[in-house]
This record gives sequence, structure tokens and C-alpha cells, in this order.
Amino acid sequence: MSSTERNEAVEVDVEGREYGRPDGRSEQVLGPVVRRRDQMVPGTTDQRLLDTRGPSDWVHSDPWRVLRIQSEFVEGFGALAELGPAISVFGSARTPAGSPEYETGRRIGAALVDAGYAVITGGGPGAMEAANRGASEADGVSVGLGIELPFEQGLNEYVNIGVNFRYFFVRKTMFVKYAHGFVVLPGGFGTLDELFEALTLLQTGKVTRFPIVLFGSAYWSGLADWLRETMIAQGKASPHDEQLFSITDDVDEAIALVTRVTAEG
Ligand SMILES: CC(C)=CCNc1ncnc2c1ncn2[C@@H]1O[C@H](COP(=O)(O)O)[C@@H](O)[C@H]1O
Repeated sequence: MSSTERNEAVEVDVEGREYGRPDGRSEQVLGPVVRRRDQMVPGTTDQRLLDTRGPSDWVHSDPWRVLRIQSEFVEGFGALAELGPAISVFGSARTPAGSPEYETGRRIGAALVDAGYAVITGGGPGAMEAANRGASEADGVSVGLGIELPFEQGLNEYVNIGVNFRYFFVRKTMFVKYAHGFVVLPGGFGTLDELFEALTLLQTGKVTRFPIVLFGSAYWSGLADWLRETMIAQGKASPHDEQLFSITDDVDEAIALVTRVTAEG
């Protein structure tokens, strides 16, 4: 029997599924699957989706988490794809509002906007808020990539585009993917995590041409000395790895350093 004859002989339901052949041979077409005779299943796919409530323990299983992780990438990429040139600014969540460090973060946020960049931060308080505030006050694009934490925490009020992530590693991809460089203000473990992630990506060639500027020599020079005199001296990194970052105390110089790759084209 040709496929035309077969189609004529078959009833088709609203979803285009064929069933109940008049010649007594029954078949059901479910996408690419054909079911016949006693293998036919009652009802429609929608009915099976909407009319049933099975066990719910799969919500806590890894395959489901994989889908959630995937959806975070989808949402993040979707929200940031058209951002334009941007710089990520990191720093301590504990930097007090109004402190000199906070005010520096604010000036850096504004200066980045004046130089034509969107500012991306972790969306939290302290140095993140300072950079978002400076960017927002300069009428620029102020992005906060928040993270779900065990304690109550919202995006700071100076974020104009916010995305909240469940997973640190998804969020960290966004900081690198949508920025041309990093400015790192004094900070703790979170800040060091973001700094060393970028240094590792640079050292291993996973990203190229990605300036990292550490702001505040009084805070960072101890770390830089240890990297040179202990880590590099004992052969755990090569001498040229020291050039993967710069240290400055000057806002204008920080902006020039972190934007130089984009400016050079
Ligand atoms: C008061 C308090 C601890 C709030 C935490 N709230 C946070 N909200 C958003 N991002 C955060 C937060 N804590 C750490 N991070 C991430 O880690 C960095 C700061 O961590 P830290 O304070 O240096 O180690 C930020 O750049 C940010 O990306």
C-alpha cells in the first residue's frame, strides 16, 4: 500500500496522530513512533502531561538539575547577549557604604560608563553596590549577576539589569563571557575566587586578551609579592604569569589598562 492510500484509510486526530484504521488494523503515530493493535495507548500526549501527578522525587535528581543548569545558561546568555562592551568589577561584599573604598568603586563604575562600557558586578552589597551605583548614576548600563545564598540577599538597588543565578559556576561564566576585562577591588574569598578563575583561564589560554586590573596596591601588593617570591620562585607558575595582571591606585589608569585591548581592537 502506498503512503497516500495509507493516509486516506486512517483517521487523524487534532494533533495529526493517526489511529483506528477502518480496515480493522489499528495504528497510532506518535511523532516518529508507530504503535499498532494492542500496543496502542489511550489518550493524547497532552492528557498524559496534564492529567497525571506521578511521584515527584525526580525533582531532586541530577538529570533534572542538569536541565536547570542549562536553563540558567539560556537565561544568562539571553539577558546579556546584546549588552555591548562591558567590564566586570569585583570586590568585597563587606565594604561599608560611604567608606573610601566604596567611593573608589563608585568612581570606577562611573568612569567605565564614561569610557563607553557597561558595568557587570555580582549584584550584591559593598564594592559591588559601589560599582553599580557609579554606573547607574552616570546613566550607564549597570548589570548585577546575583547568586542564591543560604541567607536572604537581594540585588542592590543600583542594578538596572539583574539576573539571579542558582549556580556559582554558571554565573562565573557570564562574568568572563560578557566582559572585556576585570577590575578587582579589595575583597575576600569570593573576590579571590573570581580573580583566580580569570588568571587560570588566561594562563591556560582559555581566554585571550583579557586585562585584569587589581585596584589598591596597599591591599594587593602582599599577594603579588607572594605570587612572585614564593609561587613563581618555586616554579609553580612561570615568571611571565606575573604579567597576567596589573596593579594600580589610579582610577584613570585602571580604566586605561582594563580597556586597552578593546581600544587597540
Ligand atoms: C554581606 C554578605 C556577605 C553578602 C553576600 N552577598 C553576595 N552577593 C552577591 N555576590 C557575592 C556575595 N558574596 C560574595 N559574592 C561574590 O563574591 C565576591 C565578593 O566576595 P567577598 O566578599 O570578596 O568574599 C563578589 O564579587 C561576588 O561576585
